[in-house]
Amino acid sequence: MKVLANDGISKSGILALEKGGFEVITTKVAQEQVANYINENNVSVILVRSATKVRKDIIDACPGIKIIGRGGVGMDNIDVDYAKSKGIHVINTPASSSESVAELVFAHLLSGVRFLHDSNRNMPLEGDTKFNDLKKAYGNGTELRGKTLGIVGIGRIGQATAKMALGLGMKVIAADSFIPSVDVKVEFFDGQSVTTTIVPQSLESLFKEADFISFHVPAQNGYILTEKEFATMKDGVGIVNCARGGVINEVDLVKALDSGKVAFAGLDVFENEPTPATQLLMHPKISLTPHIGAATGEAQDRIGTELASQIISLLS
Ligand SMILES: O=C(O)[C@H](O)COP(=O)(O)O
Repeated sequence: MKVLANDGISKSGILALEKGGFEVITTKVAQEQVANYINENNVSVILVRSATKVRKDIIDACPGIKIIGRGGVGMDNIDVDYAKSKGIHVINTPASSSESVAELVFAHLLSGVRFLHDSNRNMPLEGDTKFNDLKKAYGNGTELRGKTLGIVGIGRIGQATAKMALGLGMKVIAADSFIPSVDVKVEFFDGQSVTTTIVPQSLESLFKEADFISFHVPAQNGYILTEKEFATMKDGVGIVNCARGGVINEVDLVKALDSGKVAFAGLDVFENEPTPATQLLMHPKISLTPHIGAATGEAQDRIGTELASQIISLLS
């Protein structure tokens, strides 16, 4: 049987699938050609990340598809319920990338509080002539230790983020509509561990109390963060979004950054992917990454092998 991994798959995933008797195709087929390609090549399994959309049109056009696999967490690019109604298995790998996303959150937070993103833009341009001016401009950093991190969505990725925050000596608060309480265990190399219970509170109180806010929620139908919510936050709050574009109203975010209400933002995801708004890309207070939360060798290895084992157990 043939597997089309249209947004790529790790070498370990390919090897595991081949060992299970599958042929893996890693050709990148253009979105509008996917259905034809699947039919012409008798593909049984289509694997995607966030780039390729598997909507009703492809599902209807490809009766030979047995599994749609998402290498990662968010299924917003797949018509999951419709596929299931047609008897197609829809799988993903919800646990594989939590640590990688959480680490990226801290890359943005640390960049934000010490201006790394802006310093990296300006040092190559002016670092030789204006070193001391730049030293002054970036010389009023903030420590994360002792500050309050508000985590919106305390599922797997939220918990991995909480663990790292606790390890850094931060206070962690959370808001979550579904999870009443979580025990977050921070384990150290010497075998010791500390468990902290986090009881989610209202979003409104989180916005008021947090020094930094990080989002870990699925794709939303409306914004969670607009002008109205920014107004309730502490002055100088830092915002990180490594979840989904559309969680934050980007126009309101830029206004809040320009007014100083928000000190910095770290964005991995955008309302318009793959063409984020220019005012975000050019903003000196925004640390930017191009949707790479899960893009580490370790996470992609786990994702590939997990997809392979699910496919083998479903189709063998
Ligand atoms: O939902 C996810 O798993 C992340 O957004 C990662 O997306 P990617 O696989 O396109 O990197």
